[in-house]
Amino acid sequence: MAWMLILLGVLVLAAITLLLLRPTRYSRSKNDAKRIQIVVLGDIGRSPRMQYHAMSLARHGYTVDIIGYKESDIHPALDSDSKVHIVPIPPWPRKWQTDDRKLFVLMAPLKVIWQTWGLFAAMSYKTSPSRFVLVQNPPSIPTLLIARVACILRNTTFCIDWHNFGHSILALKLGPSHPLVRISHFYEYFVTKDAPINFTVTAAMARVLRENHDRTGVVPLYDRPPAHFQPCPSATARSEGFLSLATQQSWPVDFSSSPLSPRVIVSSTSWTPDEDFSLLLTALSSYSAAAKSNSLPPIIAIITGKGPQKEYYLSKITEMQGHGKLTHVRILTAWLSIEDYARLLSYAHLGVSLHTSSSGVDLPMKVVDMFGAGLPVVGWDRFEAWSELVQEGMNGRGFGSAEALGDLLVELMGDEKQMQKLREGAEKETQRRWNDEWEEKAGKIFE
Ligand SMILES: Nc1nc2c(ncn2[C@@H]2O[C@H](COP(=O)(O)OP(=O)(O)O[C@H]3O[C@H](CO)[C@@H](O)[C@H](O)[C@@H]3O)[C@@H](O)[C@H]2O)c(=O)[nH]1
Repeated sequence: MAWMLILLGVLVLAAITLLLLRPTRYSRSKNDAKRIQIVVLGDIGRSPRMQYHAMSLARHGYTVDIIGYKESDIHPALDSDSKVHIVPIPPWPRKWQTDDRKLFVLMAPLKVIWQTWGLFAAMSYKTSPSRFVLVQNPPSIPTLLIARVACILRNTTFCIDWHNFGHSILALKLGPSHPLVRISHFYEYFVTKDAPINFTVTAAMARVLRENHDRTGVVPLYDRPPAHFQPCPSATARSEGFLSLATQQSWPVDFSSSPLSPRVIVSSTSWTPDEDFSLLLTALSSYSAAAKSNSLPPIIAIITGKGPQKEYYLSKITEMQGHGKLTHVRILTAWLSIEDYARLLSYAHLGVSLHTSSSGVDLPMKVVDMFGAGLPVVGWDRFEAWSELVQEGMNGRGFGSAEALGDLLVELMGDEKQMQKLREGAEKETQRRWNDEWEEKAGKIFE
């Protein structure tokens, strides 16, 4: 009898706690009507597409809460917009990060609990109720589940911005038939199955969701460059602009070994394992050898971005330099402000994309940035969606190996006419901007 009373007491206490902790709910009252949460379980400053969504939604009259990690600088237009609020998730404390495998096993579940609570608290308690939540996927775990639960509790419409598939990224690490990949595949589609609004970055991705997963409410919303990416009007302005940026950044850009003026190539990356930079390094080393004997211009290759594999590739570059493999090439790395990143793309001669696409149906956003700046590209083209972005020989060229990339560099750096044609093609891409695409595809949904 006594134990039944205790159990009843515990249940009543739990019910009261849950009731008291229940987050406020959205109702279509005047005040709640035009509010949205944008959620990314990553660095907001390095999530350009989610920032562009926020800008467009604010312009559309929404009050926007952006929930994510605040590590890099946010786009200045968002920082100064009173309708946009950054709601930071507390990062996993640096002092608890460890390389020790045993400690890691112990800390990993704690980290998931930390992340889960941080995200849930931001979505459910630190923000006012909103009509919509727009969640970036991937990362899928635990983001999608937490967002789904928060949406149920707060009466919010669950919308997903599909950049890629989380399970396909996991498969790169573990292999496609690994049980965890299968679980993640099931989880990703199960948790999102009722989402009434799904944006995708390609038509091919939309087709996968519709045909393989019976989704309705799927809208391909292409990445398009926002207005701060602009082409530079002339070759002289490009070369002067680059020299001034190089001076500002203290980049060593003089080449005493060659009488020809260098060509600038740019690649941007998050330094993740799906981009194999050894392809570019091998290609640059064969270019260096070819440039010596064929009097081709030297190359300054600037790789921008932050991410986990940067140190690994930096040591590879130093090693190659030590072996004299890069005499006609200089490789520099940088993390630039948003304005300087856009400037660099507008001054360069050629952009390089090494994005391999884990799902085959996502696209490299860096190519969109490059086109916004009127910069032609060469890119890894062995995946289905590539042709949704780049027209072969019109605004870019594709390759499928380090040798092919090396040959392409030799061909293009020695062919002004072809480079001019590709630049004209890339400049055409500057005409349709993010806001045009967003207004047409998303504007009517977020009325
Ligand atoms: N400010 C600044 N931003 C930089 C810099 N370097 C790179 N970036 C940012 O980092 C991005 C490149 O990062 P990636 O992670 O390599 O992106 P991605 O492969 O081009 O595309 C991602 O987004 C797509 C959809 O939007 C996805 O489809 C794709 O899978 C991937 O997640 C650039 O587009 C740019 O916004 C820099 O120096 N400064």
